[in-house]
Amino acid sequence: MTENYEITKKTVHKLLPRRSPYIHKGDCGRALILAGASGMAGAAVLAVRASMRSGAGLTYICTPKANYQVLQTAAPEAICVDWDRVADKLAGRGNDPWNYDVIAFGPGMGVSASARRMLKAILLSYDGPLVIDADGLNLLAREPELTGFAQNYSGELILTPHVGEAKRLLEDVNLDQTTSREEMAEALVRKFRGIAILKGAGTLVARYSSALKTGAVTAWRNTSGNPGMATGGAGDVLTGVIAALTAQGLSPWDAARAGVLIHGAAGDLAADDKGEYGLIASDIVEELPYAIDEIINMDVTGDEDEERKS
Ligand SMILES: NC(=O)C1=CN([C@@H]2O[C@H](COP(=O)(O)OP(=O)(O)OC[C@H]3O[C@@H](n4cnc5c(N)ncnc54)[C@H](OP(=O)(O)O)[C@@H]3O)[C@@H](O)[C@H]2O)[C@@H](O)CC1
Ligand SMILES: Nc1ncnc2c1ncn2[C@@H]1O[C@H](COP(=O)(O)OP(=O)(O)O)[C@@H](O)[C@H]1O
Repeated sequence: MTENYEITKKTVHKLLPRRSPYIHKGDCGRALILAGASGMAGAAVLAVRASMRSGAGLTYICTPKANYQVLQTAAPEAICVDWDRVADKLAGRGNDPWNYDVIAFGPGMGVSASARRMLKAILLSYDGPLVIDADGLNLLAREPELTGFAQNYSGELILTPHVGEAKRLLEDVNLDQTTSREEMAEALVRKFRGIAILKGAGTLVARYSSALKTGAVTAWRNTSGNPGMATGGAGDVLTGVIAALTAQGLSPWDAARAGVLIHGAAGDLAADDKGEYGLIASDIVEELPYAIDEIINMDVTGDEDEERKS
């Protein structure tokens, strides 16, 4: 049975940490994003810029060398790392001094043999919070071996499918036209045993209610966002937001709920400015700082606690 709650700005106001005056970039976390196969450098740019605009202290991007020039022009604050270095780090070799607080895999990665090898190495060797989006989800859907590794992942898994990706991930589960989004989110949690973010209008964030990962599933419905966000790359932005919040010390569950609300709130600010037709994913990135600022500084004195929906 699924319990339902709503994610509001007030929920997120309570979750976001306030910064100490003495904080430094190392305290704000290191997010590693793997994104952007050939022709998809844009997906990497969007995820990386979203991570930086959501407060990650350092954002690293692992992407083909052919993308470096684009990345270092569009996101000069990000650090490009090559896969060999990351692989050595995961294997406990090499001289990479950075400890990544979170890894996000997938935007524009493609489903090539090398993308598959990378995801396999991460699932088998990393044990921190792992966000899997886009082509990472497509790889899980088409490779039973990777699904098995994901089901047994030793860290916390955050999957971020839209309905199309969710259907691919749940091909072995009986879905039909009457299957609700709640049922789909619940099926994802039961299959992968992690956090499932089922995107779309009223994004659902779901996980098992108890740490034992049995019994009831809890689902929280996002209250922000608008149809203007139905535009290519908007999901890549969400991946960067969630990675940044996790890197900054929110638990994956809190980062998932806060991330979808902030992402939608930034989309709402972008729609206020540009309308829903001409809104593009980069506009959402640009509004992230304002959305976060508004939520941190909102006045919640005297508000009733209205999170529980049913
Ligand atoms: N600038 C860049 O580099 C960008 C790179 N990007 C990257 O490209 C990669 C592949 O992205 P993609 O859009 O080709 O694949 P995907 O989203 O699976 O759609 C395929 C089919 O799935 C369906 N479908 C989609 N959404 C659905 C929904 N909500 N609900 C239900 N069904 C839905 C729909 O099928 P239809 O309904 O049309 O039959 C659609 O035709 C990915 O890695 C991404 O990160 C993009 O982010 C753009 C910017
Ligand atoms: N009608 C809508 N209302 C609210 N949010 C939406 C709507 N359509 C799309 N979104 C949001 O925009 C994002 C789209 O992500 P996704 O489908 O993965 O796009 P892409 O793969 O192009 O990056 C998701 O976060 C989704 O929740």
